[in-house]
Formats: sequence, C-alpha cells, structure tokens
Amino acid sequence: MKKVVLVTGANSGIGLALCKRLLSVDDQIHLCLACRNMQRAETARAALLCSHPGADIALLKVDVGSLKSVLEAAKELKQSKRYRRLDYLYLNAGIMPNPRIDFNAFINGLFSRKAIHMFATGEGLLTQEDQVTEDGLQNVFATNVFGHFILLRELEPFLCQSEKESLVIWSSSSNARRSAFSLTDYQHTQGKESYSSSKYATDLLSVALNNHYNKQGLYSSVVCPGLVMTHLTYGILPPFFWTLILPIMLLIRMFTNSFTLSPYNGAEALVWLFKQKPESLDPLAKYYSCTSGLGSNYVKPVKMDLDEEAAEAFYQKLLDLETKYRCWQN
Ligand SMILES: NC(=O)C1=CN([C@@H]2O[C@H](COP(=O)(O)OP(=O)(O)OC[C@H]3O[C@@H](n4cnc5c(N)ncnc54)[C@H](OP(=O)(O)O)[C@@H]3O)[C@@H](O)[C@H]2O)C=CC1
Ligand SMILES: CC(C)=CCC[C@@H](C)[C@H]1CC[C@H]2C3=C(CC[C@]12C)[C@@]1(C)CCC(=O)C[C@@H]1CC3
Repeated sequence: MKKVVLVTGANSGIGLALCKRLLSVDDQIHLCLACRNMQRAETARAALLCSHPGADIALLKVDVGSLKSVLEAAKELKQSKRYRRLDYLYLNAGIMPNPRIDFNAFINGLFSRKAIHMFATGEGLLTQEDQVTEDGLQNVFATNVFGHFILLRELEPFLCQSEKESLVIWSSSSNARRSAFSLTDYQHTQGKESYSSSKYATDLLSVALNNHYNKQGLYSSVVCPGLVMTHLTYGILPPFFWTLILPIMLLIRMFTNSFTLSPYNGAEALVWLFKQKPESLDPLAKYYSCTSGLGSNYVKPVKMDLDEEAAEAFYQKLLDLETKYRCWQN
C-alpha cells in the first residue's frame, strides 16, 4: 500500500526539506503539499520533481491561519476522492511575526550558568508582536495551533481507520515553555511570547490527542527541528549576520547539538518518525533533531515539561472554541 503524506507549510524551509527527504526514503508515497501560496507551492513541486521525476505530488491550497480556508481545503480533499486515507499528517506550517531580540538578556545570559540552555532554547531572548486574524483569533495561535487542530478534526475520517494507524506530527520547538503559556490566556493576548506559548500549546495538544484518539488508530507526536536557517530565522536576524556568526554557531553546536542549521538536518526527527511504528512512540516525549559537533545527525527523545491534566483542560478549551466557530459558520 502506498503511503499518503500531507505536509503543511511544504513550500519552504523545513517543510520542503522534509518532502525531499521523504521522497528519498520512499519515492512511491502520495505526497500532498498543503500551502497558502499556490505559486510557491508550484515552485516547490517543480523542485521536488527535478530530484524525483515521476513522484506523485499534489497541491492543496490552505491558509491554516484562516478557518474558512481550512474548512474549504478539507472539503476539497474529501470531494476530490484522490485519497481514501492519510498515513502521515505533518503539521509543520508556523510563524514567528515581528521577532525582537532582547540584547540585554543575551549579554546577561552569556555570562551566566544558563548560557548553554539559552543557546539551545532561545529562552528569554525573543519577543513577538502578534495580530488578530479575520476570525478574531490571535494570529500565532490561529496559525501554529488552532487552524491545524481544525484541519485534523476535519480530516478525522482519513486518519481514524480501523485497518491501519495514522500519525500526526507537530513541528514544535525547544522554545516551547510552560511559563509562557497560560490556560486562562491560551491565545497569549497579554504577553509578548506568543511563539513560545503556541509551541507549548502544541505539546499539550499532542498529549491530549493521544489520550483521545489512540483507540481509533490515530497517534500524535511532537518534534523540535533545532535551530535551522530558514525564512523564520532570517526574520530574527538577516542572512548576512547569520553567515558572519557561522563560526560561533558551529562552536556552540559542539556544546548544544541543537544548531542543526540546515533544513535537511532540521528534518531529521520528522523523517525518523516516518520510519517508526506509531504505537511504539512515547506520547510524552518530544523528538529532537540533533547535529553533533562532527556534523552527524541523530534523534533524541526528551520528556516534555507538562502534566496530563493541563493537556486535557486545554483540549476541552479547544473543543469549546471549535463549537463556537462552527456555530458562527452555520
Ligand atoms: N527554523 C527554526 O529554527 C525552527 C523552526 N521550527 C518550526 O518549524 C516549522 C517550519 O518552520 P521553518 O521551515 O523554519 O520556517 P519557514 O518560514 O521557512 O516555513 C514556514 C512554512 O509555513 C508556511 N506558512 C506560514 N503561515 C502559514 C499559513 N497561515 N498557512 C499555510 N502555510 C503557512 C509558510 O508558507 P509561506 O511561504 O506562504 O509563508 C512556509 O511554507 C514551524 O512550525 C516553526 O515554528 C521549530 C524550531 C526551530
Ligand atoms: C552568537 C549567536 C549564535 C547569536 C544568536 C543569538 C540568538 C539570536 C539565538 C540563540 C538561540 C537561538 C534560537 C532561536 C532563535 C535565535 C536564537 C534566539 C529559536 C527560538 C528560533 C525558533 C525556534 O523554534 C527555536 C530556536 C531556539 C534557539
């Protein structure tokens, strides 16, 4: 049976590298690139077909930050009858709008005992300016979490099938931090660390999804790709600056193993999960892409800093929000 794989945010960065690597592992897969910009999606498909001529690559238009677009995309997928099931759903699209570095925190952190942790996670170094979407949601939450959740819910008939397990894989981050997230403000309307909050939310959600869906054959995992040079990180510092500090980054990599740097290396854990049996995975672990000082790639599972009650409480809040939006749609 050929595997069906859908990747959101597949037209650039880690998503595109993942698609390329998946085709290298198995060029018989049915690959669906779910992107908001069809021109960029076409360019990505052309690039993938260059390295894998004859690959089965479809495009699906979806803006995960817009509920209307997510519902339309799911409807299109169901109506097209192109696929009967989905084996892997990579929820990879993500944003970090208007990032700012706190240089004082950087200098203080540099000379503290937490220096290595700071470089591995970016903790306390970054703030973002969020916006409100047309649906009245915080943009980072809508894009990184809620749009993906609704997509998953809409695609349930493709994912929950008795004959075979399916795996949902969330692109989380080492920047996910418990203290940046609050159940009473899960959209992060108050603070300035919406990215960190949204990634912690994906971690919680993945745990709750396993509790609710494993019996139906659906499994969920989270990955951290490491620090990767993509449009996202070029929004934090310009490309020339990253090139300038490359020797320093290679040095830091020797201590943290978390500077994977290239999208190819960053996709390591995502590709590794493709090769695993979903039921053998640890629902409470985050799978990190790592690159050693000598440049070899490996995957490291790390227990997540969360409790299952919080995961369940957050899941219930998402269900409530979903009900509210579905009422508005009708
Ligand atoms: N780079 C890094 O160091 C790290 C990245 N990550 C995570 O990895 C994931 C991929 O990021 P990365 O490859 O670095 O970043 P990129 O900016 O290169 O890629 C992000 C992808 O998501 C798409 N996207 C953004 N918003 C939407 C939307 N509303 N609807 C549909 N697609 C959307 C982008 O499409 P478009 O081209 O249209 O903008 C693009 O294809 C993200 O979730 C990120 O948080 C996690 C840890 C570290
Ligand atoms: C000398 C040197 C390497 C300076 C760079 C300092 C910071 C800009 C980076 C240190 C750790 C980085 C990091 C991220 C962004 C850039 C840093 C803060 C992320 C938050 C990017 C997005 C993620 O999902 C996780 C990354 C963790 C590490």
